[in-house]
Amino acid sequence: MRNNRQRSSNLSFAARAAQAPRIATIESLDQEGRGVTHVDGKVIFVEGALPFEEVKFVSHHVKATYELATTVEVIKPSSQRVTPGCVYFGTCGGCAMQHLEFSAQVAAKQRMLEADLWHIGRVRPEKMLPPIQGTPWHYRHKARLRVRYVEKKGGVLVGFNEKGTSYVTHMDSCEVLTQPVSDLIVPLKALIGQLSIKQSVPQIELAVGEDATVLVFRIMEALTDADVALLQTFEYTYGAQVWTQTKGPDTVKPLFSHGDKLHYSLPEYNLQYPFSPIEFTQVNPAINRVMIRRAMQLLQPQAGERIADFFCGLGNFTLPIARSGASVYGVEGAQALVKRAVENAQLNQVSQVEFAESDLFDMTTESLQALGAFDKWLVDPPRDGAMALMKALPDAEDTVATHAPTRIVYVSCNPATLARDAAILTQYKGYRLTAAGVMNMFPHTAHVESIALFEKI
Ligand SMILES: C[S@@+](CC[C@H](N)C(=O)[O-])C[C@H]1O[C@@H](n2cnc3c(N)ncnc32)[C@H](O)[C@@H]1O
Ligand code: SF4
Repeated sequence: MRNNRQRSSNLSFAARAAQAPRIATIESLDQEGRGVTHVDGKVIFVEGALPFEEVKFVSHHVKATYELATTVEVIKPSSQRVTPGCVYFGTCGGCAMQHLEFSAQVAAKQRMLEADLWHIGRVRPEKMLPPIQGTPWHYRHKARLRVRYVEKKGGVLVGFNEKGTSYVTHMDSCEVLTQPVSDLIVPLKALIGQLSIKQSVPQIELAVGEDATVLVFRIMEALTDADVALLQTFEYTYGAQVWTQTKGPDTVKPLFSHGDKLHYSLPEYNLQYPFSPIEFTQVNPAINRVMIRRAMQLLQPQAGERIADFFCGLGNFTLPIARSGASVYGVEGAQALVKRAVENAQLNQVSQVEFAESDLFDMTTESLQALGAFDKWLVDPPRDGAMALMKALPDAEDTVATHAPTRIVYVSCNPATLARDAAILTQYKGYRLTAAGVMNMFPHTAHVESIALFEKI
C-alpha cells in the first residue's frame, strides 16, 4: 500500500516535471514530421522542432517509454527553418513540415524511405533515383473538408481537423488546395450557415478535374426548397458543381444535372480519364504525370509482353503500359473502379487490356498461378501494402515455376509496408532491389510516396 502510494506520488512528480519547460537538441525527424530527442534515455517527440535545433519544449503526454511535446521556444534554429507559408500551420492538421525548407523536406522523406528499407527490410537500394518534385503550393486536387456548426465560434467552420484533435480548424483559406478551391472556403461557410440543415452537413468531398470542380455535400437530412435555391445560386455564382451524398457511395449524384464531367489527361500517352468525385485518383495530377513517366522508364514495357497492373484503380498505369504494345491485365478490388477502367480503355481505344475485380489481400500461390504467367508487374497498393501478393510468388529456389516476373515496379504510399514487402522479395523470392526513390506527391505533409524497382536475379 505504502509503495503504491509512493509510486503514484513519484509519477505525478515526474509528470509535473515533464510539463515544466526543458531544453534539448533535436536528433532527427520522425515519420510524422516531429523532432526526435532523448532525455535520460527516454524518447521525446517534439512538435515544431527540426534536426540539430536547440529548443525549449513542454511535454503534454507523458508515458513510461516516450513523451509527446510541443516546442515553446527555438533557441538555436536550423539553417533549414523557414517561415511557414500558411497562417494556419501549427493549428491545422493538414500539414506537418511547412517550417522546413522545401528541398530539405524532400531530403527528409528520402532519409525516411532509406531508414525503413534498412531497419524493416534489411535492404539497401543499389541506386537511389533522383526525387520527383513539383510545385510546393496549391497542388491538391482531392480533399475531404470537415464541416461543423459551432455557434460560439461565430457559425460554420469548413476545413481540415486541427492537429491531433477532431475539432475543425478555424480557417478561411488553404495554401495546398488549388487556389480556386481555397477561395471557396469563405463562401462555403456563408452558404452552409444559411441552410436549414446547417447542423447536418458533416463534410464536403472535393474533386478538381481539368474542366470541372465538384463539391459533394454529405447531407444527413433532406434539403428544403429554400436550401436547393441557395445551392443553385452558389453553383451558378462560383462555377463549382454541387453534388450530394445522402447515404452510401451509390447515393453520390449531382444536385443539378449539368456541367462538364470530371476528367484528367495524360497528354504524353494521349489518354483521357473521366472519373467520379469519390473514386480514387491521385491527388497531385502534375506529379502523377511525372510518376507515370518514371514507372514506364523502370518497367520498360515492350510490345509482345504480358504485364500485370495490380491495384490498378481506373487504369492510371494500365493504359500507359498498354500504349507500348504490351498486353496488360489490371486487377482492382473496387467494383466501380473496374467498371470505370473498362470504360476508360474503350474511350481511349486501348484494346489489349483486360480488367478483373479481385481482393488482392487474399492472393495465394494457386490463385496467382491461375492468372497465367506475366513478364512484368506494376504494383500500386494502398497503405497496407501487398504482402499476400509478394508471398504468392514462387520461392527463389523454385526453378520449375514459370510465373515469376522479371521486373516488379512497386509504387508505394507507405515506406514501412514497402520495406516489409521488399524483405519478402529480396530474402525469399530471388529479387534484387535495384533502384528506389521518393516522389513528393504531398508537399508539406510527412506523407512519403515512393517507387522501387525489383529485378529477378
Ligand atoms: C494507391 S491506389 C492506386 C490506384 C491506381 N493504380 C492509380 O494510380 O490511380 C490503390 C488501389 O488499390 C485498391 N485496393 C485497395 N485494397 C484492395 C484489395 N484488397 N484488393 C484489390 N484492390 C485493392 C483501391 O481501390 C485503389 O484503387
Ligand atoms: S492544409 Fe492548408 S490550411 Fe492546413 S496547414 Fe496546410 S496549407 Fe494551411
